[in-house]
Parts: sequence; C-alpha cells; structure tokens
Amino acid sequence: MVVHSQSTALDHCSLIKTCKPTTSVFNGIPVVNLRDPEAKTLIVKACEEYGFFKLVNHSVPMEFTTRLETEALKFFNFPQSDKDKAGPPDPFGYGCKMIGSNGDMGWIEYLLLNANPQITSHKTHTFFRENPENFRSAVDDYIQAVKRMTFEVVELMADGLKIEPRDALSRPLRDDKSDSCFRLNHYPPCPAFQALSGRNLIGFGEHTDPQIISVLRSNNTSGLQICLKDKTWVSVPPDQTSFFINVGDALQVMTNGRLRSVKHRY
Ligand SMILES: C=C1C[C@]23C[C@@]1(O)CC[C@H]2[C@@]12CC[C@H](O)[C@@](C)(C(=O)O1)[C@H]2[C@@H]3C(=O)O
Ligand SMILES: O=C(O)CCC(=O)C(=O)O
Ligand SMILES: [Fe+2]
Repeated sequence: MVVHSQSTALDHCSLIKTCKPTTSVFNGIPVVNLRDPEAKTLIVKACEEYGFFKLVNHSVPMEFTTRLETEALKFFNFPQSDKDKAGPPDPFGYGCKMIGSNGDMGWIEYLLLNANPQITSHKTHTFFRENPENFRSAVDDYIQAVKRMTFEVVELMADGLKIEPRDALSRPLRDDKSDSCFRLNHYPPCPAFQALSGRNLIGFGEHTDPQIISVLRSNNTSGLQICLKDKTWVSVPPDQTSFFINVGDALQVMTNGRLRSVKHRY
C-alpha cells in the first residue's frame, strides 16, 4: 500500500525533469557592494564573465522583503481551488507545474504579474481585486524599491561600459509603458521523490530570461544554479539579505554580446 501511494506521487511528476544532486556549490559568485566607488567596474566585469552577480548593501528595506514573503506564503498556502481562480496563466496569473507556453513543466507554482501599474493585464487587475489589500501594498512597496535599485544598477553598468547618455540602457525600464513583470515562485518540497529516486526535482528548467535584467531574491534555501562559460552547472549559495542580478537576452543584444545572458535553473 505504501509503495503504491508513493509510486502514484511519482507518476504525477513523470514529465518533470530531474538532475543528480551533485552540482557543486560555487563560492566564486562576484559580490558587488552598491555603495562601493568601484561598483560600476565590478558590475561590468561580473556581467562579462558570468552574466550574474550578488548585490549587497542595496537600498531595499528588509522589512519590504519580509512582508512580501509573508503575504506570498499566505497566498501559496490557500487551498488549490482558490489559487486556481487566479489561473490559468496567460502568461499572467497563477500557474502550477506548467511554465510558459512551450510545454515546459517543473515542480513549481508561481504568480506572474505586471510590474507596471500603467500596463496592467486583465489577469493582474482581477488578481488584486480578489486578493487582500495587504498583498497588493506589499507587492507595490517591494516593486517600487526594487525598481529604484535596478535603475541605479543599470545606470552603473552604462557608466562602466562608457555608454552615453547614462540612461541609454535604463530608459526602457523607466518608461511609463515598460512591460516589466514581477514573478513569485514557490517550489514545494517533495522529500518522498528525492528519497525514492536519489535525484532532485527541477523546479524551473534551464532558460535565459528574455528581458534586460532580472533581480532575484530568495529565502535561505539553495536551489538556484547557473551555467558557467565552460558549460558546467554550479549551485549558488543562498543569501536572503541580498539580491542576485542576472543579465537577460535583451541586455546581451544591447551590449553587442559584451554582457552575457546567463543560463540558469532552479
Ligand atoms: C519556460 C519559459 C517561461 C518563460 C518563457 C520560457 O520559455 C523561458 C523564460 C521564462 C521567463 C522568465 C522571466 C519571466 O518570468 C517570463 C515571463 C519571461 O519573459 O521569460 C518567463 C516566461 C513565462 O513564464 O512565460
Ligand atoms: O526562482 C528562482 O530563483 C529562479 C527563477 C527564474 O529563473 C525566473 O523566474 O526566471
Ligand atoms: Fe529566469
């Protein structure tokens, strides 16, 4: 009986990819202090080599991040039928296991929303109408603070690359019509699978982000992996007080390939 119930759980995720739990922890992720006078040079160096770096001493109050995490967990703890009311994703809204429109599957549930109040999809609008006001204010405060920090990072990049004017790269982000988005990812634990197979489930399969830049923040759980230039996958040590910045495809193109859009997965 016990074996039967476990194998049913495995059948359920037969289309979800797995990986060996042997990826090595990488301690060489560049760390940039946003207040360091050398920040612009260090950011460019990190983005050329890895397309990825950890940002410390940033301006986003921890209180915003904690409040957002609390509200997000409340949402993900709702009964499935309630969460499904915010789906299926179009691409905005609540999604579970199916990621994007090309059939990718992962051990994940997520909420994708517009980050720009001027460009709000029907799904984002409905979501906020039907969910507690606390959630909306936590999301708004967080987005506002992270955007401000991101503009600064991208302008430092332009300085470091000697691109003029210094808002040449950040202008599309600052634009009132910017289509920037905000994503909450939740990776539910699945210890039974791990115990039975000896493998790790892939939450969000390997991809590059199509945007200019992505700002990641996670709790103290490891899982994020990046692909180095030599094609090896390494695990990023978590740090819940910092942000991880990754270069997206658009920024790689805007810099003629000088900055590297990093392949990553979770
Ligand atoms: C599997 C996928 C989901 C995604 C499109 C993609 O094919 C690869 C990139 C994914 C991503 C990551 C950043 C954003 O959250 C997103 C909306 C985007 O533009 O690219 C998602 C896409 C998605 O969830 O639809
Ligand atoms: O959840 C993460 O840390 C990574 C997710 C990711 O790559 C994405 O949302 O594009
Ligand atoms: Fe990504």
